[in-house]
Amino acid sequence: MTTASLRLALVGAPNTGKTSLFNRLTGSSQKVANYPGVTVERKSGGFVTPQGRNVTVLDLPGTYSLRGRSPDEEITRDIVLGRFKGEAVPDLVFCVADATNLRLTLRLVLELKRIGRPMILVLNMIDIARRRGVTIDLDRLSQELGLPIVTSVAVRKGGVDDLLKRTDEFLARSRETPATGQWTAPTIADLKAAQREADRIIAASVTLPAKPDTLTNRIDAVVLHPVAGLVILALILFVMFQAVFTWAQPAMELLSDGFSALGQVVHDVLPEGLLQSFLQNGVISGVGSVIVFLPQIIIIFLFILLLEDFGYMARAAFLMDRIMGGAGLHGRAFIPLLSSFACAIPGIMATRVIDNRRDRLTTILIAPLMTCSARIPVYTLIISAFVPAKMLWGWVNLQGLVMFGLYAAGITSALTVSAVAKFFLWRDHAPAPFMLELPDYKIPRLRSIAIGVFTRAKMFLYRAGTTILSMMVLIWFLASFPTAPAGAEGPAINYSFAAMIGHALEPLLRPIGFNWQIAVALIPGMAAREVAVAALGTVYSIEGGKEAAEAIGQVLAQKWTLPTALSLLVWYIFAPQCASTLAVIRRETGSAKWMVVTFVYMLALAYVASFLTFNLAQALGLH
Ligand SMILES: Nc1nc2c(ncn2[C@@H]2O[C@H](COP(=O)(O)OP(=O)(O)OP(=O)(O)O)[C@@H](O)[C@H]2O)c(=O)[nH]1
Ligand SMILES: [Mg+2]
Repeated sequence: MTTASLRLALVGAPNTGKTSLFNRLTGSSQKVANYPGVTVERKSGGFVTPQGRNVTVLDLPGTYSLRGRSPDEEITRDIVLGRFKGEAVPDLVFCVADATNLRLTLRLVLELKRIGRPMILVLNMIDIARRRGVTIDLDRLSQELGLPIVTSVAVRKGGVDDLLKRTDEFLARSRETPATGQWTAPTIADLKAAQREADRIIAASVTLPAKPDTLTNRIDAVVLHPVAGLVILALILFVMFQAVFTWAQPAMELLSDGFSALGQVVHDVLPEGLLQSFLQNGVISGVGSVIVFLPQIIIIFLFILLLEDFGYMARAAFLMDRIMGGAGLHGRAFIPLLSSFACAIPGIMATRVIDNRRDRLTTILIAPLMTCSARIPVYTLIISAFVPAKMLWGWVNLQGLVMFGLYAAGITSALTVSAVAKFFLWRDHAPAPFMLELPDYKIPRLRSIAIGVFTRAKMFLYRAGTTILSMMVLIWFLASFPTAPAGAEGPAINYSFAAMIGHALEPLLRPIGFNWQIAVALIPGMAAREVAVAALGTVYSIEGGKEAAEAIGQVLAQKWTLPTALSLLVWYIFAPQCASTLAVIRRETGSAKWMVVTFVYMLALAYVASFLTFNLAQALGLH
């Protein structure tokens, strides 16, 4: 047994199960989904083999070749070649292949062999291959390639035991570390030759079933239909937002009542004073007002994760390609934009799969316009306060419909901005043709969905407990000090720092219908959008004094006019209210310029759109 950790790299074509294998080996829960291009950065973890060897394992972005066409593929190439800064060349490579689709991986195997690192070919998803009746002559394949081969089922408990055993045997046998061969980027002719060789090897060692599996084709005939397909996509999204409102309601009410009760207990138990106000108005009402949205977050992610694991998302990308192409977007922009529904940060990172820099930049610029989950609390709060919970035609939840509209507005404006950017910045540039492998449909795995939902819920609660809590402490402080002078009239908050800041900003925001309380909520809202909800909760509950035990929604319904509420909704579609997103844009584009461009254009859009909304609503006599 050696003490130095063995360095193992997981390499393979996209969507072959590398991350599933990584999670199985190390017990991590990195994101897994049934479409190519999920992993876009290097992740490391560790495990110990049955014989007690320490292994450091790297999960890498999938790639079809070592040419390194896009930023994610470059990472994989550099790690394998030992060129990645601060990362030693791997001692062992697991080349992970999808056993039902060996063609593309075998070509990569041939490329990898030229580098000369010790390598094991892992035939993953052997469960599906067996079920379909694909037979692989492992001895023959191993002989042809000159490599040890092990089968695995990365998503099943015990599915990698054999792999672990064989790894130990392999390591016991191979002592010397072979020198890394010289590597030159393969030409197209090299790749073609490698593909011919791969096809020859497959013909010699793989037997396909007499009756191929046609389920995927049968579903695709409907789902990819140019008209029916789009209708189905719209329907899925529509049902999702209906569910967000109708299913989440009971759980949200329960949570909301729970936090009110808790606040009341604190109020009754503690003597009146600073501590009581801090706990009740700062901590419980602030953080509680955000946590209430947990059920909605869970439902949205449940839908997204189910669709991802089923294999539908790549189809949605395919369907949207025409529409996106019209707006000057590359087809590969779809998945990054879709990830931005969760949060723009992973979305912007996922643009690494786009090889052309201009296409990638356009996608990064518009990703923050997609409705991220941090907007859900803000939208829901305002919708619940101002849109009646009515059913239209007996079956459409009006609040869900408005939410759907807000998402649609985000998407439409993203497409418009992209079209405008293309027109002004790079008119001469046509996006490259879009190629995306459509994965076979898979029954979603309950375990991985559960882990996915749990991870998201944990992240949401973690944010509530850290960023949001600390912002709430700050806001409570600003709203409570300085205290009102003796004999002062009106609520004490009017004399606080918060009121001073709010009043200073008010003239700027009055034209778009915002009062000083909203101004106070917007600035800390830069730390995380949900903070705005919590901040409004705290500001109004401090202002309201003892009797402000009412839910924040009811308070808003009394204090704001409808034009103000609409204007704030519109503001949140566009405003660059997230400092972390701006930081990631800077990191991924490598310059502050694009960060500033994003901030300025979003702010301008937000202001103009809110101004128009507010004034139009007033002109229409809404109140
Ligand atoms: N049935 C079955 N499904 C698997 C197996 N391994 C992975 N999957 C599924 O295959 C899909 C892709 O898995 P990932 O682990 O995300 O693949 P990846 O190679 O990391 O993909 P990229 O990061 O995009 O390159 C997921 O839906 C997994 O649940 C397996 O052995 N059997
Ligand atoms: Mg992966």
